[in-house]
Amino acid sequence: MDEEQTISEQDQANDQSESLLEHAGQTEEERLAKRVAELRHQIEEANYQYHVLDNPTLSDAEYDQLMIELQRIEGEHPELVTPESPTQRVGAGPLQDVAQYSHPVPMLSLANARSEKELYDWYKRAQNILPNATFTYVCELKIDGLAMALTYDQGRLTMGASRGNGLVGEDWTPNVRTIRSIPQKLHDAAPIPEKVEVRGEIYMSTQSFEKLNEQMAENKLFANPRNAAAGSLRQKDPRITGTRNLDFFGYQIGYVQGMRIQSHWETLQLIKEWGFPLNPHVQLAHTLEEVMAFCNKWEHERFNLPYEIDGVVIKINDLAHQEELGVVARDPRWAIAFKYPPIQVATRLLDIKVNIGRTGSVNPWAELEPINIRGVTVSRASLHNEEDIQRKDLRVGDWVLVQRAGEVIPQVVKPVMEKRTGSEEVYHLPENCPRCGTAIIRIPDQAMAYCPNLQCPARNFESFTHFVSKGAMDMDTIGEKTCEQLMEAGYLQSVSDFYHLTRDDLLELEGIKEKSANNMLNAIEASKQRPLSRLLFGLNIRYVGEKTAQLLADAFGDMDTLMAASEAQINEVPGIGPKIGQSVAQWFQQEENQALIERLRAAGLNMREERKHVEGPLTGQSFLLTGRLNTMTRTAAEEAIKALGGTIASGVSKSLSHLIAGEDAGSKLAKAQKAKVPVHDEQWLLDLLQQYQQSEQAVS
Ligand SMILES: NC(=O)c1ccc[n+]([C@@H]2O[C@H](COP(=O)([O-])OP(=O)(O)OC[C@H]3O[C@@H](n4cnc5c(N)ncnc54)[C@H](O)[C@@H]3O)[C@@H](O)[C@H]2O)c1
Ligand SMILES: [Zn+2]
Repeated sequence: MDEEQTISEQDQANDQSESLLEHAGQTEEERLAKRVAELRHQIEEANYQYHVLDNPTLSDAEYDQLMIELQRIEGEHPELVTPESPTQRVGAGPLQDVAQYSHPVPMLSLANARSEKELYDWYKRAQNILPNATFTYVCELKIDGLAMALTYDQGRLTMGASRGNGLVGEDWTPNVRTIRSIPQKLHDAAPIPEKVEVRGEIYMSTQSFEKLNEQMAENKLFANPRNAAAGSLRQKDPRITGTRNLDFFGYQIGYVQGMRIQSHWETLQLIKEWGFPLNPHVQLAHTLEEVMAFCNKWEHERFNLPYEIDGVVIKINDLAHQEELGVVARDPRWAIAFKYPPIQVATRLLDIKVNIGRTGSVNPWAELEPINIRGVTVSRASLHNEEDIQRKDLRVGDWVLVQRAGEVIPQVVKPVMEKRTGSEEVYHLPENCPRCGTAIIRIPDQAMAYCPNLQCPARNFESFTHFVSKGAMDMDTIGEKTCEQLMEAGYLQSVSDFYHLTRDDLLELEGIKEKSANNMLNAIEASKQRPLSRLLFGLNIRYVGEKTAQLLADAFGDMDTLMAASEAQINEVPGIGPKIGQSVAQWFQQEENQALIERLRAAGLNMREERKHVEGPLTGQSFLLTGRLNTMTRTAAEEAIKALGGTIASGVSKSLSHLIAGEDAGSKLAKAQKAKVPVHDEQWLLDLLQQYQQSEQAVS
């Protein structure tokens, strides 16, 4: 893996997760509301990276910690819960460009238990709701892959959809058809229903995962088999999916027409008889002790499995019980995931080194005595920043505990104090950039250190490869090697230099022929059309990840408006915290950066964002405002409607959903009355907006 890049990204994400809230003068409520907003932003960004881009920037343990904190605060302050909170929703929305599929029955997530006590608490809650019920349980391995809903009409596969945000997923039918263990036609060992949706997990075996990573480019490695499975399924070209050795286990029926099923156990037998692979290690349990024994057994035996599991799923067997227990937020009450702790192994911390990230961040990493953790040899680990090293009291020469929580990038947890001899050395970050020699700077209140030299070769290399990467300007034919060659040849000092490269410049580079030179020039040309959000993401502005770039582009619409915005205006954008706002405003204040934008503009780059349609409670409804409003401007009213998913019509037509008539409304009102369009007054609109905005206001 391109560890340098991944580590620097991880640091950024981590850096964002620091509490920004130690401002004096805030009330406790303000502080909490702010923290909640911040946690949601971080979790959503992580969800997007993980579920949409298949490229996690946090470790699962870090992610889970953010989620647990948010759940805890919301649990203690139910008034802060909103329907949009990630605690109420599954995963992330669907990938753009891919057909969406609305799930007839939502695809839920699972609540977690991390100890015997939490498992018992889950049982207690269910028993309290159904005091007279005697439960039996089905125990299943929790395969680490991605959930799929497969629809069969008259026994034939007609739809394969991913979970997405639980309500809307992505239609991957052609790709799903390439997976050999998924039947195109149901076997008739059991009666074939008119229509049925079978759910299960698409996964990649550990062996296929390792083979795949051997073939992948250094910077395109998959973090774990789950990401590899998701990334392999979600390919534009289904033939690529077909080469990836994906596999499937069925474990649920979403819905079925014309058939009665009594228990989950019966479901599993049906799934098997219809020809789906059923995981052989399912077990029926009659007591919680039996459930616990199953969990304990697999905590150790899981390493002998040919695929990765991250826990056990326990489901209450009787479907009538399931129905009565129902769903809370995004989790069914009748099921729970018992999650295993990450695996920790001790090894020696040989040295601490640093690399320079794309925004100049100085990222320390641990050089470890190579050790095998679950079949993967580990010799490096991320260390985030100097403060983190000191807080954990890690010293060079220490024995340390290293953990892999499903990711390839391991973490150093803590030193093994009992093994300390006294010869270990306390670590300090170097005073100067190891690559360009510039004095490293620290920004007060920030844990991170930076090489401030905008010409630092290490920093430049990272920033160039980032600029051309898929999520940014997407010049897919220009890779790391070409960036390196271009830098060496002196052609690349700034990202704007990409736009002045000529065919002759490229042909000078070793190994580049006419055809690849043309491909590169085409990719550079095509990149000029990318929307503002991608350009902002590509510019290497500290703390501006993909999601933040999107928020900025959506809020300001074009580069000039963003550049003219004050720090306070940037801070007002929902989802953007003060630290990000400050970083963005400062970036645009720097003359070098203003000059860069002008060079990019002169090269013909697009600097606008087409406003995308927002999904919300008013989606599908069109509004037209006429006359004078008393409590707000028309623009503000229109923005509020759009923010809730509604659209603003340009004139009266039969398809208009609502006309809002203010004072002295004229011809439009008459026209609307004639076309029998519903007409409302300002108060009606205010009530409507207020009804949907209330939950938002609780946090802002
Ligand atoms: N590292 C990150 O940045 C990041 C971001 C988002 C999520 N995550 C990880 O993902 C987890 C949350 O993801 P989630 O919402 O998919 O929940 P989950 O993965 O904990 O549980 C739900 C999923 O389990 C799967 N599953 C496997 N076997 C199953 C079985 N037998 N029966 C039913 N379901 C089965 C299904 O795909 C289902 O959707 C977090 O705990 C975190 O570890 C990490
Ligand atoms: Zn430097």
